[in-house]
Amino acid sequence: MLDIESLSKSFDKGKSFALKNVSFHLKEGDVCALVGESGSGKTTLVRLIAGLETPDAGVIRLNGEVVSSLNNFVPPEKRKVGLVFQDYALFPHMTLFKNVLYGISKEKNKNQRAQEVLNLVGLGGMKDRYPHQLSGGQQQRVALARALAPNPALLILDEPFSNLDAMLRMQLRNEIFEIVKATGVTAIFVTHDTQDALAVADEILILQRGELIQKDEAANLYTKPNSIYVASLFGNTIQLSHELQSAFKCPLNPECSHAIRNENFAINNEECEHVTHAQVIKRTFLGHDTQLLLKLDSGQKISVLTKDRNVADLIKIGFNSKDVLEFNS
Ligand SMILES: Nc1ncnc2c1ncn2[C@@H]1O[C@H](COP(=O)(O)OP(=O)(O)OP(=O)(O)O)[C@@H](O)[C@H]1O
Repeated sequence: MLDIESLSKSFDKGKSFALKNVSFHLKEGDVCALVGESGSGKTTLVRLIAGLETPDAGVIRLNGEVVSSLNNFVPPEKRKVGLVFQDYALFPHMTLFKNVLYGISKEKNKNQRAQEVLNLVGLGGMKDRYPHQLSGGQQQRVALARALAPNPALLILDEPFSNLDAMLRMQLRNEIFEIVKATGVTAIFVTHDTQDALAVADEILILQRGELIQKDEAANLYTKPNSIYVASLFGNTIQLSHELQSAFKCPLNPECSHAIRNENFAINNEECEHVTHAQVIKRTFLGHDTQLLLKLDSGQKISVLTKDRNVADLIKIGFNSKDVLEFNS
């Protein structure tokens, strides 16, 4: 459905690359999330796919047709790519109905289609309202309806939840995910929030400094991250330096680097394979968890999370070999 081949983009004539040699494939109906820290190239990649930028190298194919390459460029309005941005981008002086109608004004059944997509996002009864009469979450659903109205081949949602508070965000991401899945449209969610990514995507693509460093199913990214960077995106992770390996009497392959997830440390569990004594030097209550800053017998400090609020000052802390993550770099 979407094929990206060796795509590169520089904004400074090749001195640095916003996107470097990125290749991947999405099948019809795939819902993927594009994750990476600020400046990693997420927006550049989706703008290239939508035709809002031209690449310096590489090819983009949509349903088999080359839409961007050094020799071909299909303009954005001919690509059948629907866009939803974080700031909704609705026309303030138009009703919801007219906002949705705008992108399909040349279609035969435009009124019926506009009503249909507004119904789909649960706002059919509010079609005569203006954007300022809606909440942020409702405005984002109108933006989604408008993007879906022309039946796009690909839907791109760029940080669609970032203007919303935490409760609304969770509710809206579930609603939007269900709408996207119900329509069967192939979709890319851009987000820097890994919780959003895990909640909405079948597959997650991780960008770092313009390079695609891992593409995998959400569960695999969590259990088999290919770098410490990816591991730490999906939860608190402690790097097992050589000093920590000696503290826990757990010598590991010196050619590789290693880490362990916070939740895989166990407190006062005699059955752990690698254990050391530690002193709790600070407790931070985080609601669901308590964060403990520990000073190990060997002198190093590590911080772990526990659900137990009554941990003594002197504890044993340990982990099992099976939970150690190993990376080739
Ligand atoms: N129009 C532009 N002109 C110059 N540099 C740009 C332009 N657009 C992006 N860049 C640069 O390209 C790199 C990637 O930016 P991009 O916006 O794609 O990252 P991002 O992952 O979407 O970041 P954020 O999460 O902050 O939006 C950054 O170094 C950015 O400064």
